[in-house]
Amino acid sequence: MSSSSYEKELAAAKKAASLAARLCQTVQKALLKSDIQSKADKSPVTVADYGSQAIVSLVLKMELPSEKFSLVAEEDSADLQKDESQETLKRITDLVNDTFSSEGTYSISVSEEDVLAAIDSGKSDGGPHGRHWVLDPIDGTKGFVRGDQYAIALALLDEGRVVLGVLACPNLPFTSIANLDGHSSENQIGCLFSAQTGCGAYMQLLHEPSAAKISVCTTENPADASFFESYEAAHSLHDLSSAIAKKLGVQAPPVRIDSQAKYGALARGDGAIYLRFPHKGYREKIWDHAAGSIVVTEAGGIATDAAGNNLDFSKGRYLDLDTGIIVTNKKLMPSLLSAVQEAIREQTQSASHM
Ligand SMILES: Nc1ncnc2c1ncn2[C@@H]1O[C@H](COP(=O)(O)O)[C@@H](O)[C@H]1OP(=O)(O)O
Ligand SMILES: [Mg+2]
Ligand SMILES: [Mg+2]
Ligand SMILES: [Mg+2]
Repeated sequence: MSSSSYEKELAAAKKAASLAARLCQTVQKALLKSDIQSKADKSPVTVADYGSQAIVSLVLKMELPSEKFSLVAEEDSADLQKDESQETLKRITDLVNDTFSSEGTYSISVSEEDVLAAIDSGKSDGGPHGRHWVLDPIDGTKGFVRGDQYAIALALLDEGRVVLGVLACPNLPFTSIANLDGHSSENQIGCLFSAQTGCGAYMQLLHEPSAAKISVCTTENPADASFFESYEAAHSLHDLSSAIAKKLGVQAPPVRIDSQAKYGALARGDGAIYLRFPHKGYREKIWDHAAGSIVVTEAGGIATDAAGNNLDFSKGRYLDLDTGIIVTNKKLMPSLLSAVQEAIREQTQSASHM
């Protein structure tokens, strides 16, 4: 395996995610109720989701002009094309231009049409062949709106495998959040995680150049382990996680934070386990796990579904998986997997006896 083959792409991804993070930080600071639109699925979509997606798409194209560009991204411009969205589109375009000019690397000015086109270049279906960028422009929208954790998550698939990933987490403290529920009095806030296949995982302060290698917590003893889960109970079954933690012998209460910041925090050892069990019928999307999973695996961890299968990013926009996603270090995985399967069996049995 050539370890330097994605160097250029990784550098471009870090630039793109950092610049998108600037835009998101600007918006989160100024967040007003009127920034939230309702999408068909009722999830709040802000000007920042669109702005972030446009910036990442524009930066990747400028940085890698000779590469064929395919992007699988969460948002599309359908709602923005509507008459009532004129004002929103203008605000997004201004935000994108203000972000470019305040950062200073690119002296460009984009039009509303450029913004729509940049957003809609994210309509690729991905799949097992060729290279595809995978983007969640704001992961953890609920956290973003609340003023809590969120991430800009960008990864590259090559022949169906994740080969690099970047997670910008603008509100994540630079030092451990173990036992802090995502908050801290620390004044250094904002992390950029990055990983390239075969080369390890790194973290740096967002907007600062020097990166340090990170690794997962290697405890084998569940009593010393703490676990992450969604802040939102609607996103993951908290009861099931607590049953699993109890079976394993985990003592600490769950650390609940939004977004793929959980993968970043786990990759640097703030906690040892991440449990995610969406409600029945929810289908996981590749942009919600691609970047996070390579950051964790390059830091020495593993991410699988509840049956122990590796996550397969080659099937298109969705992940096709059994029941849930579990992430931990290699030593804890076997006992975690048994606890997960036992807890799921018991839950199914008790449901069938009701
Ligand atoms: N009902 C749901 N169940 C599970 N995940 C969801 C649900 N609705 C949205 N999500 C997505 O889950 C991810 C965040 O979950 P969490 O913060 O709990 O880890 C986000 O990608 C969010 O989308 P989005 O990117 O639009 O925020
Ligand atoms: Mg969303
Ligand atoms: Mg998401
Ligand atoms: Mg999102």
